[in-house]
Amino acid sequence: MPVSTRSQIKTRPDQRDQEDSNLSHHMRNPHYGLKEKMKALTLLYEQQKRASFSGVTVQENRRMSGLSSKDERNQVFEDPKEESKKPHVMKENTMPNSVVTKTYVLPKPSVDDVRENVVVGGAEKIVGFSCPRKGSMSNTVARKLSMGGSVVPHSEPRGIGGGGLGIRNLQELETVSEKLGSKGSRIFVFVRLRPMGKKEKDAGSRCCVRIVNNRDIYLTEFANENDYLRLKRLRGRHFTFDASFPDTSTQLEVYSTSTAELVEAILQGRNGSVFCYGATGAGKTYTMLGTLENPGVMVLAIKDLFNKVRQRSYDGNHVVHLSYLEVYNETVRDLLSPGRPLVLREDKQGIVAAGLTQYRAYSTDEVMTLLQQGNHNRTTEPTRANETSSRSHAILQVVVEYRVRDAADNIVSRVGKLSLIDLAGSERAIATDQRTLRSLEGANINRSLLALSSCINALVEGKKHIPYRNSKLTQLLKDSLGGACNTVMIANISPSNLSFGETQNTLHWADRAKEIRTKACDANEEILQVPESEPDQAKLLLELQKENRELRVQLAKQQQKLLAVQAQSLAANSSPAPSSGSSLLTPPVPSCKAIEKQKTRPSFLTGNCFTPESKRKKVAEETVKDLKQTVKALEAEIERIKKDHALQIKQKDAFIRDLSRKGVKPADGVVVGQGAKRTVTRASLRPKEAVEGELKSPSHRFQSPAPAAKKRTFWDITTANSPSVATLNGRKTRSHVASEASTAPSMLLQPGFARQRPDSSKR
Ligand SMILES: Nc1ncnc2c1ncn2[C@@H]1O[C@H](COP(=O)(O)OP(=O)(O)OP(=O)(O)O)[C@@H](O)[C@H]1O
Repeated sequence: MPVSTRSQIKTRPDQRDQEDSNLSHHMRNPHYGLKEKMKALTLLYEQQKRASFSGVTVQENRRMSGLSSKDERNQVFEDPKEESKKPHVMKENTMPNSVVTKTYVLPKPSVDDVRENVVVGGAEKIVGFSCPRKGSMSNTVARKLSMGGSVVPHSEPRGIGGGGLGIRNLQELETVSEKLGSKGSRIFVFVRLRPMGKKEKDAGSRCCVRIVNNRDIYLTEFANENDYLRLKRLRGRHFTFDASFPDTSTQLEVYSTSTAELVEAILQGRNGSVFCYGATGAGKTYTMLGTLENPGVMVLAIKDLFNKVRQRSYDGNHVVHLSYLEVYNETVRDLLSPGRPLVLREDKQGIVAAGLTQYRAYSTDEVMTLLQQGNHNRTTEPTRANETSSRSHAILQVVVEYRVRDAADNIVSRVGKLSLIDLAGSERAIATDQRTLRSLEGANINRSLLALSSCINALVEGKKHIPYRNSKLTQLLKDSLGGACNTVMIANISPSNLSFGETQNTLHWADRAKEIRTKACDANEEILQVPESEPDQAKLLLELQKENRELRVQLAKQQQKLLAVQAQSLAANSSPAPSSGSSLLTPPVPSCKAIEKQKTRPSFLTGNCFTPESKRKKVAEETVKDLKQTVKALEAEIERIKKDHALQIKQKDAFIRDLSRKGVKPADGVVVGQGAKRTVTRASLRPKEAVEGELKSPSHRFQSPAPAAKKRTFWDITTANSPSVATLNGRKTRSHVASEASTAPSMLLQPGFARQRPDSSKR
């Protein structure tokens, strides 16, 4: 990534005059500075002595961090005892091997000076913890503190009305909240330097960052003394931000300077975002979450929010909702109820994660529990650079809704949304790990951060198309970067020269982010008018009654439909199973009567909204099973009948052959043997009704032939006046028609006679 950015700063003329006079004074008296220094040191020594007895009051500390007494009540401060234990020594960011390395002891400043957050010493202006008066830093000091790099005079801070959110004086602080969101704004950028880590110290690393005025940052590159080529190219770099926090700054100072105003704005219905950006191990998670002893911005913001809500809303008109998600390997996951990845959708409110759990929170403790639970679910892994490296971007979102009736009895609704974002660290693969999963995570982290930098570039350059869609992270940050939102970026950096590249990169992007202009952040306020006049109320009442009636009619219709469905399912369920012989011949079709009966009978399902699908399925399965059984039984019956018939035919054939051999004359109408001219088929011997009946219905078809015709005996066949023959003669059968010509009834009008086919073919 290109590295540039040296802020273009001009020295003000009045400043220049003052510096010139200082310079001339110094030139006249060479011991002037030394004497003044001695004086100041003596004074400071006494001050320190006094301070060590009395301790520094919490009030002073708070005032120094720019909080009003009103805010103090709302804030959750660290233990005052702990505060008082801290030495009243301002150690400026020490720089081994740098031109100047100093430790200043702060004199007890006058109240006015504390209010201005500037401590003015004698010859040298000794800068207190907080930001200095605008343009108060002299060039002399700047020159002395510069680290061999080019002399960069103090710059006029950019931002709303020429100032950022960095605390300069209380008056400014008071107006910041008014400024927030009034017109189009910009992203406010803060930088936090973390203390040197043990590992870094052990590795012999040197501090390459110096913070001046709590706003200017000087970055030095170190090189081997023998590396002449490199030494030539070494340059100091300078950046200016809204505020810069040295390694000694507390969590509370960071919170009150960067985020407290945003929390206030949320309660007024404005949106706000705070995100930490930086290399891996630079202190992002520490700043956002912190530890149990030193809670970070997220925790302090929630505590502060609930305190403020409690103070303002005695009637419980504030509703706080909370959600917590992470973007891990380009998937969005709910940290409060982990499950399947969430899908991002864009709607009227902006980008939302569909299905994200929104918890209604009633107290700080509850939120803390949720936050702990969420962090437990967050993906962290040890890497070479950081023992507990966050492998995902985490976003905590707090929505505060306020509803109240105003003087005119209208309902006023205000909704503010605060997003607190802990980004995963930008990293080099070698800095973390080269194992597959870690490097894949690293690649995804870098991809999303690259997408973020592309968006920053596009926004700064005022391009029409901003590539938010390049990653899930930028989609989620769309509102924060380019929407109507008060946005704060906290860039975290390491002091170690071993991380020089990462630090330079972070500062470069932080510097660029300062130039992003956000849309005007107006309060999300809605006023719902309630009709006051009586006629209006009467009209409303009538409308509601009408609507009520219509709904009742709809309900009745739905209930009727429901009853019908229930009755059908019950009828299907209770149809009898075909087990007996009679049922074998009757298919299990539910009768209409049964259905009617079911309808009138009170159903056990009444009151339920639906008949279970599984039940209907079960009934249908049972019916199919019964039918299959019926079919099987019928097939068996058919087989049996076939066998009977075949046996009878065999017997009769044998009998006829016997008779013909013995020379017995057959019955009338049928000529046996040589004289036989006509053939009568077996089918033609069946009575006509029986044949028709066979086709009438399946039940007839499968009826046993036994009851239809009495089983014939030998005598039935042989005797001409046998009842069966008579019956046959009395009817007009096909065989009968065929035998009309013959005078005598044939004995061959018997089933099975078709077997004589070979003879008949001779006709
Ligand atoms: N201001 C600070 N004061 C004291 N310790 C700090 C500070 N900032 C960071 N640390 C310590 O430095 C270590 C790394 O910090 P942290 O885990 O916050 O880094 P990170 O930027 O979140 O890294 P990653 O991106 O890998 O998650 C931690 O042990 C943390 O306690």
